[in-house]
Amino acid sequence: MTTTLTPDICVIGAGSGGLSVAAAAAAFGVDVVLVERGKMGGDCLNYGCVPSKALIAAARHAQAMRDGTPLGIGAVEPEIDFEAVHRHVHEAIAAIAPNDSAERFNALGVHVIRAEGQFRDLQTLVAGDIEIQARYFVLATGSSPFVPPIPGLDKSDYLTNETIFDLTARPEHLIIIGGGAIGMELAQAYKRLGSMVTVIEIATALGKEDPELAAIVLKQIRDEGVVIHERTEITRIVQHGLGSVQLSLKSGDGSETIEGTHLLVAAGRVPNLRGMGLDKAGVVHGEWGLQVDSRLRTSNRRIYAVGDATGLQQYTHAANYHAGLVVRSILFRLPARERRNIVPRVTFTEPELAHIGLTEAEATKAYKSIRVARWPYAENDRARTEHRTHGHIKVIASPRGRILGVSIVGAQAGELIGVWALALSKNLTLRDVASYVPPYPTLGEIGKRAAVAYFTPMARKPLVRRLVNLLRKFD
Ligand SMILES: Cc1cc2nc3c(=O)[nH]c(=O)nc-3n(C[C@H](O)[C@H](O)[C@H](O)COP(=O)(O)OP(=O)(O)OC[C@H]3O[C@@H](n4cnc5c(N)ncnc54)[C@H](O)[C@@H]3O)c2cc1C
Ligand SMILES: NC(=O)c1ccc[n+]([C@@H]2O[C@H](COP(=O)([O-])OP(=O)(O)OC[C@H]3O[C@@H](n4cnc5c(N)ncnc54)[C@H](O)[C@@H]3O)[C@@H](O)[C@H]2O)c1
Repeated sequence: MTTTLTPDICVIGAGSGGLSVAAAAAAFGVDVVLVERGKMGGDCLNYGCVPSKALIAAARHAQAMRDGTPLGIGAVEPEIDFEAVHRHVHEAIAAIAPNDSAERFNALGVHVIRAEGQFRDLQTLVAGDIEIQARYFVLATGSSPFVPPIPGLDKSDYLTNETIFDLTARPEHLIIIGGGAIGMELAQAYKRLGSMVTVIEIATALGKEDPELAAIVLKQIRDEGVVIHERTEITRIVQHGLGSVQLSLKSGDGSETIEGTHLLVAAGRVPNLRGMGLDKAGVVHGEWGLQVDSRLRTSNRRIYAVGDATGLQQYTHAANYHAGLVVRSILFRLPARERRNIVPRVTFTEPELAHIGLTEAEATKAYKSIRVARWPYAENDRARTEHRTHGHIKVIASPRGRILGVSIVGAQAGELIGVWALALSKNLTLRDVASYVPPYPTLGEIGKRAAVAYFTPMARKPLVRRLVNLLRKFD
């Protein structure tokens, strides 16, 4: 027998974006249904941020044992118990899982339905034997790994982010297709945990980042022993039984064949939109995302979209930000405008690479005149005390000090970008950053120093000097 529900809001997908919408709406007493076909918590908790950052933490610890010498601690080669590392990764997931569980959400007042959702018409979603006719729907269905059409790949035993964290034994030689965020984070982590790692990138590794800063990360990862082939096409893949895979490569340098034990596909993401009946719901979409307006409404004004499904910025904090905008729009009818320049991104390699706003290349295209200020970690006292002097901050600003973009490569870059995210979201200027007081000695001082460096040339201007000279006379 079919049951029909008529909530105010029906959210499809219980990942970062969907959970945020459901929790916020329920907190305001709104009737919410949440439909999830897989694991509660979505990609971030189960196959993304959480397992990758737990693995990276183990790998960082292993590397610290090899790298203690400059601090007076003898270097040792760590003994890596891969099964225990696997346990640590899954314990991290298990520790966070209760926050995202159906029990918790039911207790918050959200009606959780564990089934796949599919639109039947403009206002009805079917999930198992339940029909949902909501006033508003929110598509929060996330994304899946993009599997490139490489001959032989479909016949090989490849891993993706959905399966790699299940390995209980160390891969002997891991070959990674794609040198983006997933590829480079995991390449460094597996190398540090004792695997041989080769990355094959068809274009440029970390190609979305400022090349000046990306080069610093790539050099470090290469120095640690990861082999990275850039501008290289994979022409064929052949699986030779279990644990042996062969890739034929073609690049400007010619052709070669490489062999590994495991293959990871990390070649980008495709939004989960297929099979959802979006045409029946009047939602205009393509393979790479949905058409949404600035308040994240699709072409059906009763259906919103958040997170990876939009094909916009694919980060957990972006999904949470989208959720806030949608709740504001649906519950309070307040104007909401998605602003991409206030969403930071961080690649959690070592050194970390963090960015917000425009890169130098993007700013040069968009503005007539820009100025760039840099400050190196090597000039920071805390970095010196810890031998973490590798890297710098780069601030892109307008001639009047409007902040257009910031990139940081170095220790704790992901933490340091926070203050810039606040500055951009509140339209603060470099003058504001130059005048705040960071505690000493902290890595955070590099941000203020970069802002001060931006104004330093002004102190040398004859007009400014003449003014200072004039004011001295009034003492
Ligand atoms: C390896 C890796 C590392 C990452 N690291 C980071 C990081 O460090 N920081 C960061 O910010 N981001 C990171 N990300 C990205 C982050 O995981 C995603 O941006 C985030 O999970 C997107 O949230 P979402 O709610 O849009 O989708 P998801 O979290 O994927 O949730 C979507 C949910 O919808 C469900 N669903 C799909 N279709 C249907 C349907 N028809 N019916 C019912 N349910 C459905 C799915 O089962 C899923 O649970 C990482 C991603 C990966 C793969
Ligand atoms: N720290 C983080 O916040 C974090 C970490 C991991 C993932 N993510 C999110 O997940 C998304 C997906 O990550 P990703 O690394 O899969 O995607 P990506 O888009 O960052 O990188 C994919 C790379 O694969 C390359 N590629 C595509 N086809 C290829 C082929 N046939 N052969 C070789 N290389 C090929 C692309 O040129 C690109 O460099 C990221 O863009 C990001 O939004 C975020």
